[in-house]
Amino acid sequence: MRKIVPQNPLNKKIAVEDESRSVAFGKAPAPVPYTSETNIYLVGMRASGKTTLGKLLAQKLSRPFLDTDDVFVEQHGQSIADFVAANGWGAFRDAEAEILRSVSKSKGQVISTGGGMVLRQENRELMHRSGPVFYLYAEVPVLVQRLQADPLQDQRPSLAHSSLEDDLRAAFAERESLYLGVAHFVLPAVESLQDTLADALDKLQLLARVRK
Ligand SMILES: Nc1ncnc2c1ncn2[C@@H]1O[C@H](COP(=O)(O)OP(=O)(O)O)[C@@H](O)[C@H]1O
Ligand SMILES: O=C(O)C1=C[C@@H](OP(=O)(O)O)[C@@H](O)[C@H](O)C1
Ligand SMILES: [Mg+2]
Repeated sequence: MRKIVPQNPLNKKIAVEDESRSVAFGKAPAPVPYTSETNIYLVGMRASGKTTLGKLLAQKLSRPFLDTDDVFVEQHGQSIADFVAANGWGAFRDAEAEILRSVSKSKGQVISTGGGMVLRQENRELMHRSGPVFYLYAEVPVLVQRLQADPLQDQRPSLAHSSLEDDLRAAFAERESLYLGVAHFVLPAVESLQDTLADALDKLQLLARVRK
C-alpha cells in the first residue's frame, strides 16, 4: 500500500492519496460503483474550472457533457444575473436544485455544477450517492485573477454585493467544508488543464479497477 504523506495545502484536512499527482481522497466515503453509466460531478468555487475541465473530461471519455448553469439559461430564457436581480438568490437555488434532480436521472454524463450547488444538503446527498464527485480546489487569489480576466458577469452576479475578492472570500469560508465533505476526490485546480485532466482520468481508472 502507498504511504500516506500529506504534502499540499489540503493536508491539514485530508490524507493525500497519491503524492506524485497530489490528488486526494476527500473525507467522504467511497463513491457508488463506477461504470460507463455512472454520472461524474464537478464541484468547486466560481472560476475553479468546472465548466472547462468538464468539457475536456467528457470529450476524453466520450460521454455527454452538461453544465447546470447552461441548463438554467436554456430553461429560463434569461441570464442568471437577470434572474437573480428579479427573483433573488433563493429562487435561483431552488431552480438549480430542481435542475440537478432532473439531470441526474440521465446516466453516464459529466456534470459541471454551478459554484453554489453544494449549499443545499439535498444536492450534496444526491451527487454523493449517484457518482464520483471531484472538487476543483483553488485559493481565492487565483480565482480573483481568473474572474478579473474573464468575469462572465451575466453568469456570475455578485453574491453579496461586495468587492470581487470579499465576495469570493466569504463564499469560500462558507463553502470550503461543504466541498470537502461532498467530494470523493480533490483536484488542485491550479495545475495546467492537461495535468488536472490526467489526474481526474487516473482517479476514474482507479474506480473502474476497484469495481472488478
Ligand atoms: N487550470 C486552469 N488554468 C488556468 N485557467 C483556467 C484553468 N481552468 C479554468 N481556467 C480559466 O478560468 C476561467 C473560469 O473557468 P470555468 O471553467 O468557467 O470555471 P467554473 O465553471 O468553475 O466557474 C476561464 O477563463 C477558464 O479558461
Ligand atoms: O458561486 C456561485 O454561487 C455561482 C456560480 C456560478 O457558476 P460557476 O461556478 O460555473 O461560475 C453560477 O452558478 C451562479 O452565478 C452562482
Ligand atoms: Mg461553470
